Amino acid sequence: MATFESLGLSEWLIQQCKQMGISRPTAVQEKCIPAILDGRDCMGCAKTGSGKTAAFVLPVLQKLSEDPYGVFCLVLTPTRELAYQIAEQFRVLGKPLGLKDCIIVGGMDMVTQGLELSKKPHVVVATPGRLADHIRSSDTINLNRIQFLIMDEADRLLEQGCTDFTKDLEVILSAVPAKRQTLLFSATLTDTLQQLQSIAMNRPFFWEHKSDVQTVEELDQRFILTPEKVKDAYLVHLIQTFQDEHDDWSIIIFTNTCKSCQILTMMLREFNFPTISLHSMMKQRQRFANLAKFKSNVFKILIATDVAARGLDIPTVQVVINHNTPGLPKIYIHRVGRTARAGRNGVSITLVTQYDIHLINAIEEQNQTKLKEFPIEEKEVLKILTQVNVTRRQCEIKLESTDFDEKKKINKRKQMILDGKDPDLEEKRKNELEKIRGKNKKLKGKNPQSKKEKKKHEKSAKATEVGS
Ligand SMILES: Nc1ncnc2c1ncn2[C@@H]1O[C@H](COP(=O)(O)OP(=O)(O)OP(=O)(O)O)[C@@H](O)[C@H]1O
Repeated sequence: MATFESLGLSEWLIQQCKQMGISRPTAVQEKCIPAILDGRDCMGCAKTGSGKTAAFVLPVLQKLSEDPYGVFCLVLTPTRELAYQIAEQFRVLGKPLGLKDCIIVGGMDMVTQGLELSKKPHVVVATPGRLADHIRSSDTINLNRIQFLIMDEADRLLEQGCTDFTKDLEVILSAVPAKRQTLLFSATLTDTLQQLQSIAMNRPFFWEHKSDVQTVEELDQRFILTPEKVKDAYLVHLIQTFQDEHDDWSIIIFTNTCKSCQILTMMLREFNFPTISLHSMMKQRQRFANLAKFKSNVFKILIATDVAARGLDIPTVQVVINHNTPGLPKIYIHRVGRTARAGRNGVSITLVTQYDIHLINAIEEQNQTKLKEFPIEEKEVLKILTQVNVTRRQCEIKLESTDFDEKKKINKRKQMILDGKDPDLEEKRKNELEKIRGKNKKLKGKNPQSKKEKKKHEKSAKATEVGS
């Protein structure tokens, strides 16, 4: 069995690890640390909670201790909370070095960040959007001597999801030197492997935890089949059950939109559950404050959008509930990976409605695991159904009376301006498109034979022709 010593790490780093309760390397650390110390680019794909962060932090700190100068390492990560978490690992493990780090994320003061950057920190941890803004707007930022470029959750950074980082990444990649070590890590790298290889061009060392199942063994994966209208009653009943039976457990509930996150938080609070939320429409300071309150167990229930799905490491989380079935197996893997970390046990429960069967099938297929049904006393759920639905409706009305939707519109307009689009023009285009769609629908109504039906008709006509 490997030790940190046998991987080539210095004694001071081994001592730092010990202080953090890390005594033996995990598999991803065992394989990737020597390659990184050897100067190679590295791509590491290992399950959630398997210690990927230390797999890059430790060798970078070792190299930094040998030759410290200027901005040495740049870490990119998709979310602001994750940036703080990674910076903290660098700070704790790098304490004997007097490590200077700097966190560059959106939602925080840009001038202060600019000042910090000009002080040449050893490590910069950033989300791509804000770092690209700094590079575009200032010529004092000098990243042209960095030794390490690290992309944590690398596949997410390259995906063109709801937040598209590709333009910002172009700006950043043109500001860093071509001669560097590039390290890419995630629990789900394989979809984006080719794109990643074009970033880590220096004969990358690739290590993947070989396993058909992408989730960890310690995770008990469950589902509850529920009609859409009864879903919230199931949720309330589930939380009540966990609170009654395990009052020290922390729970993360994932939902698909900021609005749903807000409504569920209001609703669960009406039932006196200690609930707090995390989503992208909140002010950044509030996001950090809420996460801190959840981490320190002041609040036991966190309701979040997928902004919390990746990377967050909160050991006390015993349960993950998917209030909506994730649309992609990959998102499911990251969400449920917020529990059962570093060898601990955990439970995930996905609420599956009549509309989600195909999604859950896809998750089971990709992950080569059958989810088991979570036993629940339906009678108990039906007892609270009316009360839950009325409470939810009251919360919806309350939220409608605030400026939540208005804020959403304003945020959308702001984002369009940042993307170089004219919000009024975009609105006009959208309206015109909707008009055209409406007209098409009307036409379809007049001509009931759909394209699909037409094709089917043509096919069967051909078949009769051949047969005859
Ligand atoms: N060698 C080790 N032994 C025991 N615990 C470890 C070891 N290395 C890291 N850990 C701990 O394991 C936990 C999970 O590590 P980390 O957050 O790096 O996981 P990850 O692989 O990046 O997960 P994710 O894919 O969800 O981001 C952390 O609390 C970390 O301190």
